[in-house]
Amino acid sequence: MKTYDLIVLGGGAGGLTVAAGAAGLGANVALVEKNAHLGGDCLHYGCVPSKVFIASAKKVYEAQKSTERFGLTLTGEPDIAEAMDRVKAAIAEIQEEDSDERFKDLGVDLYKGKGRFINEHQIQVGYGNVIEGKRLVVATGSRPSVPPIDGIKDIWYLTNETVFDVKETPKRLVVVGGGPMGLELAQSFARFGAEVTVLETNSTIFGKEDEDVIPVIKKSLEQELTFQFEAVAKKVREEDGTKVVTYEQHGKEIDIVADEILMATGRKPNTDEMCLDKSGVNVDDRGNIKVNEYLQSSQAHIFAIGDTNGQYPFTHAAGMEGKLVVRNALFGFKGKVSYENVPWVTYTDPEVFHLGLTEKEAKAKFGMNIKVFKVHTDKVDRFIADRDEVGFAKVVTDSKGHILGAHAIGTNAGDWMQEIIFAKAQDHKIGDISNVIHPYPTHGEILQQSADLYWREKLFDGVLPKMAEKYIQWFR
Ligand SMILES: Cc1cc2nc3c(=O)[nH]c(=O)nc-3n(C[C@H](O)[C@H](O)[C@H](O)COP(=O)(O)OP(=O)(O)OC[C@H]3O[C@@H](n4cnc5c(N)ncnc54)[C@H](O)[C@@H]3O)c2cc1C
Ligand SMILES: NC(=O)c1ccc[n+]([C@@H]2O[C@H](COP(=O)([O-])OP(=O)(O)OC[C@H]3O[C@@H](n4cnc5c(N)ncnc54)[C@H](O)[C@@H]3O)[C@@H](O)[C@H]2O)c1
Repeated sequence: MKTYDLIVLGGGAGGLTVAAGAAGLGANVALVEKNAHLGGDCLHYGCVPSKVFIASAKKVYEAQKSTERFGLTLTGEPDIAEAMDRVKAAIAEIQEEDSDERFKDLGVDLYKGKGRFINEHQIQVGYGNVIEGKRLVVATGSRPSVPPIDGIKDIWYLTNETVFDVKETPKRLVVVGGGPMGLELAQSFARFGAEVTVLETNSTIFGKEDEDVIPVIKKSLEQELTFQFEAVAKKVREEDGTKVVTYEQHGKEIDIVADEILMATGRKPNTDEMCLDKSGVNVDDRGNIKVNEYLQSSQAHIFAIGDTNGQYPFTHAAGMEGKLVVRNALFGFKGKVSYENVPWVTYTDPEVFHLGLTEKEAKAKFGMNIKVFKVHTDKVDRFIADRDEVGFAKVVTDSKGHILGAHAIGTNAGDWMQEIIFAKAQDHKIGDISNVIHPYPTHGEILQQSADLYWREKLFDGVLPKMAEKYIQWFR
């Protein structure tokens, strides 16, 4: 039996980071992946395909909008099959970075097949090889969680694993679930010409966002999508070649007819098909592997990262956890995980950016002793030039200007808010951004203006202006 310093289960965002990092440091590493290709959900069924589809849909939408604006005529229908071909091409291109050869060249032993625990140190791959690891990392990701809706097993429906194979735009699409996946895809389908209804159990979308963000994004998406809030999908059936979804809303059962249904109702961790019980690793009631601050499971030599531990279900969080686990597993360091500076972006149009505490959370934690600096895009020249005047950036700080959170909505907000992530992670105060020279005119100036508000407040309130006035009088 081959033995390894480290066995990594799952070759996705988290697992690949660990395998590459550990092999690069000279460890003897095995990587077990059940799929034919490395890359995981993010590359094959998640971030990459969704962002390529979003980009195509945005081009279609902008073409339509600009013809309206400039009095031109656009003919023809957008071809969703073309967009999906582009999705496949982008996956193939990015796949090269995650190729088997690259990992073999790094010295990683690759095993293709489903990994299962035989005991706390040994893994069987498929029904073949058994390998042993001194330490192990579970990075097996998650899969769609479809609620027990009546009739769902008897009909064909889309999930993130099949949606990028559609060849025609469904005329009527029902999206069950108004989370990031549901909304990003719903808007893109609408831009390809589908009539889209989103059913959402909660009373709002973007419930985790800052309270100022929610009405703006809601209003924006309502221009392209129909929402049914406090609506729970209960039953589905096929009727005369169409699909009917019955949802319950305010005590009533309502039918909606669709040509396709997209289930976007969240995820469940891939922890139930690897005989975890034989490893002694504990999971919570949702199947997430329970980890401590060092990302160790109930078995100290078995670590869990990415979607399997249920903390922050994002590619960049899996990557961050992967880097930490390389150090903790290989060198026995006790590096603690921190999610304080993990941002996320929802790639609707406009995009929504989130970092740290919302204003409400900051008030709950620090009382009224916080400050808010908010600048709307219609006050920043580059946004005006681009006619992107719906949106804002908002920075929440403590009384001394330390950044507690930052939130934004606007076209490409995920890009023009990057500077604040750096500033917060490096413990800079908001005022420091004011001293950075931002080329004119750029979208990033919105953060400089937010920082300028901080200085304006400092200069015009408090003791500083009085001292300055005295100094100027003396200097005269
Ligand atoms: C539609 C959609 C869009 C998304 N967009 C974004 C986005 O824009 N930005 C973002 O940050 N996040 C996004 N995410 C989330 C992101 O995809 C996940 O958080 C990320 O992939 C988690 O990484 P991971 O390493 O935990 O799992 P994965 O990347 O899924 O990797 C897990 C790997 O383990 C393998 N595996 C499973 N079981 C076994 C087993 N028993 N043995 C061996 N191998 C196994 C799987 O085949 C897979 O390759 C999106 C998700 C979806 C569904
Ligand atoms: N931009 C990004 O980073 C991005 C984009 C897409 C997905 N993701 C990740 O992918 C994962 C999946 O996203 P998601 O949007 O599916 O999950 P989610 O859990 O965020 O949202 C699911 C939504 O479905 C609703 N829902 C559940 N059952 C329902 C029912 N029967 N009827 C009506 N509504 C119902 C829930 O209330 C919830 O709002 C998440 O972990 C997310 O972080 C990230």
